[in-house]
Amino acid sequence: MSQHPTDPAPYDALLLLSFGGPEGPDDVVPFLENVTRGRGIPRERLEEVGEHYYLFDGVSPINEQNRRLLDAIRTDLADHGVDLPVYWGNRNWPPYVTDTLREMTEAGHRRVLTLVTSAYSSYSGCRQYREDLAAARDTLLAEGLRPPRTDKLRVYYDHPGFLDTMTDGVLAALAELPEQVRAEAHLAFCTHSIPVNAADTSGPPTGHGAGGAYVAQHLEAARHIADAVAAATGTHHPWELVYQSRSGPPHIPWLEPDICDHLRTLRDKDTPAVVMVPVGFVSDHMEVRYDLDTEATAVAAEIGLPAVRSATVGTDPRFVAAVRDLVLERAATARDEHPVRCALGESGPWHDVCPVGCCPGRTPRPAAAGADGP
Ligand SMILES: CC1=C(CCC(=O)O)c2cc3nc(cc4[nH]c(cc5[nH]c(cc1n2)c(C)c5CCC(=O)O)c(CCC(=O)O)c4C)C(CCC(=O)O)=C3C
Ligand SMILES: [Fe+2]
Repeated sequence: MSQHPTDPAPYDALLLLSFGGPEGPDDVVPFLENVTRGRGIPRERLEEVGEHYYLFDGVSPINEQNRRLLDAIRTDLADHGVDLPVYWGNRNWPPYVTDTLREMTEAGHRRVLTLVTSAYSSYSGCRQYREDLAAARDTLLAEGLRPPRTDKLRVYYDHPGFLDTMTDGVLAALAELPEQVRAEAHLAFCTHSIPVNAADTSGPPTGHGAGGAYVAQHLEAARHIADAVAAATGTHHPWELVYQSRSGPPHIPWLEPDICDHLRTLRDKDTPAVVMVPVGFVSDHMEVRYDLDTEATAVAAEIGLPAVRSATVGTDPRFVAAVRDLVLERAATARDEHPVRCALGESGPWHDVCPVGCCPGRTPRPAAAGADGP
């Protein structure tokens, strides 16, 4: 897919930066404490989420997914003659990003490109990772080390390697539905709910407004996939963007409708079947395996609505090739070469460097890889 030269310079390493998850029952409480420190999550919500993890013996699927992605990216880069070591670090569980960045510093890396496991603009999916990078750099500086510069790849929800892979997943899911309900099946595009205020301020300050970049990007991805499905099947399936995994205190509004309420609404409208499309996520981690495959699937069964869940991109070779394309594109841009920047949908490729005020958090904190940070 990549038209770019295979030279990753000026970058000398790639960092896969993710959320992290527990590896066993004893890890669950400390993991949840890491995630929610200072974030005002009610105790009942934490106990409930803990139970989701215990259903899976305390093991989140996310770390294994990231190990596989790491392997797949390494193999793909090597197979295409791209000489770039790949590292992995997390926000909330080992390998912690600070330890990984220390290892990268000690290995002599000076300019690192970062791939985060979120495809969209939001505080949780973009700026918070940039804050993690800044905090890691500050820790290393305080240790007397000289950490590398850390840049971040642009949000990639509109890259063809992401959207085409999602589209094929929806086509495969539709094929799993009984033939008599397939043509009228509804597509429920699912993503993580976030506070309405965080959505409204997501993306660059100039684009803030109802739903912000977060909702706009998801709608664009969903519309593109729905259109591509229609082009492939000749059937225009009705669709909607819905939300899941709501957290936080009940008096603070979060994006709605929730997928479980949405399923009931579909049932009331005599919709014959639904495909849940996890467009907001890049792998089958807990929000997909529990919130969709367990909870929402149980609701669908209870109300007698045939439901299937389509695939996430995971380690699909087209997604892994998209990562290579994004890396080589960004390297070429850093060399002032004006490369082709692949993007489907209406907004075109997003910024490489987050502008000042992009996806603000509740408390201002230093963030790397933006116009306002190292
Ligand atoms: C936008 C978004 C993504 C998608 C982008 C991305 O992928 O980064 C995401 C991903 C994830 N969220 C995850 C887990 C959790 N998220 C929580 C809490 C929260 N998420 C939020 C947002 C997001 N979260 C928000 C606004 C909160 C409220 C607290 C706060 O403002 O920070 C909590 C606390 C308990 C709860 O309240 O649910 C947990 C345990 C896991 C790991 C899954 C696994 O273990 O496999 C993953 C990939
Ligand atoms: Fe989350």
